[in-house]
Amino acid sequence: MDKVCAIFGGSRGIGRAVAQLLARKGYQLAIIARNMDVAKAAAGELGGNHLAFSCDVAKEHDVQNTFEEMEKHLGRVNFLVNAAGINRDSLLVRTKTEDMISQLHTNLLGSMLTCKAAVKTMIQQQGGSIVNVGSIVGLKGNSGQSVYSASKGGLVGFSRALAKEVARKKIRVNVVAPGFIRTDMTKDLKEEHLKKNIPLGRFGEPTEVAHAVVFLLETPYITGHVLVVDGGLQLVI
Ligand SMILES: NC(=O)c1ccc[n+]([C@@H]2O[C@H](COP(=O)([O-])OP(=O)(O)OC[C@H]3O[C@@H](n4cnc5c(N)ncnc54)[C@H](O)[C@@H]3O)[C@@H](O)[C@H]2O)c1
Repeated sequence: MDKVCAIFGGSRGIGRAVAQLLARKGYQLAIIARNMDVAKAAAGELGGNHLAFSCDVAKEHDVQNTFEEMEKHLGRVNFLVNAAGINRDSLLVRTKTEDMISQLHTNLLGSMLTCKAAVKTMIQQQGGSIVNVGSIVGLKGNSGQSVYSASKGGLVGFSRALAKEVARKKIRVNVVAPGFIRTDMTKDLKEEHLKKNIPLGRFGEPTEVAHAVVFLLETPYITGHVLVVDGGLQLVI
C-alpha cells in the first residue's frame, strides 16, 4: 500500500522536519499550512510529487475540504501528523478570552477534527497511524502557559482515548511531547538562560523531534504512548 501522509503545520519548524524525513523515506506527502503559497514553497522544497494544501485546522469546513482534496489528488491518507500549533504566553489573569479560544481551537479542537477525518478514511483502509505533537507542559504545566498547557494536556487525554477507540481497527494514535525546540515558536526566548535548566544543556533541533515522530508513526506495536523529547527537562521541572 502507498504511504500517504498528511502533515498539518508541515511548512515550518517541527512539521517541516518531519516532512523532510518522510520524503527521504519515500512517503507521498500532503504539506498543509494556512497559507497556500507557504505550503507550496515547502512542498516544492522537498522535490518529488508532494502536494500542498491550505487549511486552518480550527475550521471544520477547511479540514473536511482538505481531506476531500487530498483523497482526490493523492489517494487515501493512511498516516497523519498534527504539528500545527500556537502559543500565547501570559498569566491567566491577563489572558484574553479570544486568546484562550484560539489556542484551544488550534491545538486541541484542530487535532480532533483532523483525527476524526483521518480515522474515517483509515477505517476504510483497515489501518493507519497518527502522531499528535503535544508538549512537555501538557504533562508538567508551566506558569504563564496555563491555557497552552491545557490544550496540550487535553491532546494527551484525547489521543489516549482515541487510541483505545480505534485499536481494533488497526489504527494507532501516539503523542510526541517536546521540550524547548529551536523553531519560530521559541525564537524570542532567552536560550542562553533557559538552557542552564536543561540536563542535556541545549534546546533541541526540529529534526530530533522528527525522528521521534517517525519512530511512533512506523512502530507497529505502540499505541496510546506519549514520547517525551526534551533533553531531560522533565527530570528537573
Ligand atoms: N518549538 C517548541 O519548543 C515546541 C515545544 C513543544 C511543543 N511544540 C509544538 O510543536 C508543534 C510545532 O511547533 P513549532 O515549534 O514547529 O512551531 P512553528 O511556529 O514553527 O510551527 C507551527 C506551525 O503550525 C501552523 N499553524 C498554526 N496555526 C494553524 C492553524 N490554525 N491551522 C493550520 N496551521 C496552523 C503554523 O503555520 C506553523 O506551520 C506545535 O504544536 C507546538 O505547540 C513546540
